[in-house]
Amino acid sequence: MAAQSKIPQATAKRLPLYYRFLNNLHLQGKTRVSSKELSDAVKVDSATIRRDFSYFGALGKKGYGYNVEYLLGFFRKTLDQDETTNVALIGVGNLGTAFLHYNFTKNNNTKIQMAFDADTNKVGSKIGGVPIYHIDQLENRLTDVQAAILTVPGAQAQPITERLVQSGITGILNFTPARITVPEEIRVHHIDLAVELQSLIYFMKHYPTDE
Ligand SMILES: NC(=O)c1ccc[n+]([C@@H]2O[C@H](COP(=O)([O-])OP(=O)(O)OC[C@H]3O[C@@H](n4cnc5c(N)ncnc54)[C@H](O)[C@@H]3O)[C@@H](O)[C@H]2O)c1
Repeated sequence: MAAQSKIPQATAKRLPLYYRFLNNLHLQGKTRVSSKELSDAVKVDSATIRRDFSYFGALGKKGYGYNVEYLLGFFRKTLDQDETTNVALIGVGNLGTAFLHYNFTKNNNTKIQMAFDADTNKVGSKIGGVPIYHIDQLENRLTDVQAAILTVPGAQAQPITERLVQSGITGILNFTPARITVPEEIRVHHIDLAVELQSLIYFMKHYPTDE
C-alpha cells in the first residue's frame, strides 16, 4: 500500500471525480471504459488520465480500456486511507439526529466531531456521543473542521453556508433543497432524495440488473 501514499496531490484531487463516474458506470453494468470515454465525462484530457491511472497500477489495454471493477476497488481503498477529516453537522432535526446516531462508524477516517442547532432545548446535550452547540458558537468552535453536513431548513442554508466558508470549511454535503452559492474553491455535494429516487427508477426501467 506504500505506493498509494506516493500519488501526486493533483492526481489525488481527481480521484473522487473518477470514482463517481466509474461508480455510475458500474451501476449501469459496464465492465470497462476507455480513456476517451472517461476524458469526455470528467473533462480531464486522456494523457493526464493515463498518467494518473498508471500510479494506480492500472494500465489500459489498447482496444479494451480499463477494467471498471479493478479501478473502483482501488479507489475505495485509497479514498478510505485518506487522513482523518473532521466534520461538523448543522441542524439537529430529524435528519441530523439520524446522522449523529449513525456517525459513519464503519469508516474510521470520517467523524462528526460536533453539531450545531438554534434550538436551545437541544444545545448542551449529546447525540451519539457528539456534542451539540448553539449556532451562535459556530465561528468559535469550528477549528480543525474541514467539512460540514447541512441539515437545516432550506431557508437557512445560504446564510449558514456563508458562515461556514468564513470559518474555513472547504466541503459541504448539502441535504437541504436549497441550491447554495459558494466561492469556486469550495466543494459542495448536493444530495436530493427526490432526484436520487427518480434516478433509481430510471435505471430500474432502462438498465434492469437481471439482463
Ligand atoms: N427528513 C428527511 O427525510 C429529509 C429528506 C431529505 C431532505 N431533507 C432536508 O433536510 C433538512 C432538514 O430536514 P429535517 O427533516 O431534519 O428538518 P427538521 O425541521 O427536523 O430539522 C431542522 C433543524 O435545524 C435547526 N435549525 C433551524 N434554523 C437553524 C439555524 N439557523 N441554525 C442552526 N440550526 C437551525 C432546527 O432547530 C432543527 O433542529 C431540510 O432542509 C429538509 O428539506 C430532509
